[in-house]
Amino acid sequence: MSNLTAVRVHGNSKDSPAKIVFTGSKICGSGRFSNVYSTMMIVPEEMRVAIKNVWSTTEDARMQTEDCAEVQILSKLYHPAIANLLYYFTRDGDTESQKLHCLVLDFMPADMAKLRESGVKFDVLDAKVYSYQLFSAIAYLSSKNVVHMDVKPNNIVINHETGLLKLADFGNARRLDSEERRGPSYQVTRFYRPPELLFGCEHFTCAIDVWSVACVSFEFIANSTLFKARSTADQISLLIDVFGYPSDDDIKGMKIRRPRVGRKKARTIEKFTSNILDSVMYEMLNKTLVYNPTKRLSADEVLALPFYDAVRMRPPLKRSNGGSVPEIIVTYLQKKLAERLGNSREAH
Ligand SMILES: Nc1ncnc2c1ncn2[C@@H]1O[C@H](COP(=O)(O)OP(=O)(O)OP(=O)(O)O)[C@@H](O)[C@H]1O
Repeated sequence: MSNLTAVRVHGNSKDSPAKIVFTGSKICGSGRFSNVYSTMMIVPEEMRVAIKNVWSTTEDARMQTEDCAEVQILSKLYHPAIANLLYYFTRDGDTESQKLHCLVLDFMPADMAKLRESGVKFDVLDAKVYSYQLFSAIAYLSSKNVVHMDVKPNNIVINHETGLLKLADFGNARRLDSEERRGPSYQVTRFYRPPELLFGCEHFTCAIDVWSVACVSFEFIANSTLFKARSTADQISLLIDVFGYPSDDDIKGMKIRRPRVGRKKARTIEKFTSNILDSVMYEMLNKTLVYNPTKRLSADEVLALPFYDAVRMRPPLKRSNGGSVPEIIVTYLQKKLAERLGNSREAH
């Protein structure tokens, strides 16, 4: 049993650090600078949580946990489709100078990559339910001017029994102070990296997450990776093969120099994927997988597409495991509707 002192996030800002007690812990994932454990928190509240232990590097050995970029970003966010930060605390690491920054997060039993590796195949309804939650997570992020920058199957945690999903790993996330911001263009794991970043754009917007979520949505539907190339150059060739050479308008919208690659006629996403999907799915992909970020649908607009009609059905449809489409989605829709009605009332 571990007995520590932690800061509660989203509580009263004057809350002083409180006693936090966990019992039993099992590693459930790891990254370059972290280990993630599943554990039972018993004080101050009883719930299963994930603890992400991020070890400090020599350069940031003196940094306080509250100043870590991931803690800074997550403490201002709260959404049902996000692995929310609940508490944080600091622990000693293996060496005297090393510290562990510990993030207590909402827990989910598996990530999408592990589910796929274990042989789980998502049916069309589940694919829509998961894709919907991902788009609602990034719609929320964009309303907060935050871009996740690394949407990929390992960073999507799921409870496949309930059909609930949460976007995790905000280690690369950024706040866009003005509408756009300079940054290195090699961010976002290659298969899910949008064209503007592949072509070297340094002024990106929240539209980059839309591209990544569209790629992951295809993966939920088709159970295979959409754009899978071995290098950045191959990834670019693949996109040119599917979408053709970008037009002058696209180049302007992506804020890039004219790419020095061979010109090709677009093969179309339908031909590239051997026409395996139905028309509403292609409509979603064709409106999100667009070179020009200013012409890509926003996450909020994607949520209104007919592709998600099945997710909006009342009473909620039954999933193949006998459970219903999660109520949380319906709640989110009602909230959105109330917001829209509120806005239109203000406008009149
Ligand atoms: N909230 C959570 N609930 C359950 N499992 C989680 C949770 N957060 C992370 N994991 C698991 O831990 C793994 C690593 O977590 P995360 O991606 O946050 O670490 P990271 O150090 O930032 O990784 P990377 O070096 O790949 O960026 C995830 O792939 C996932 O399997």
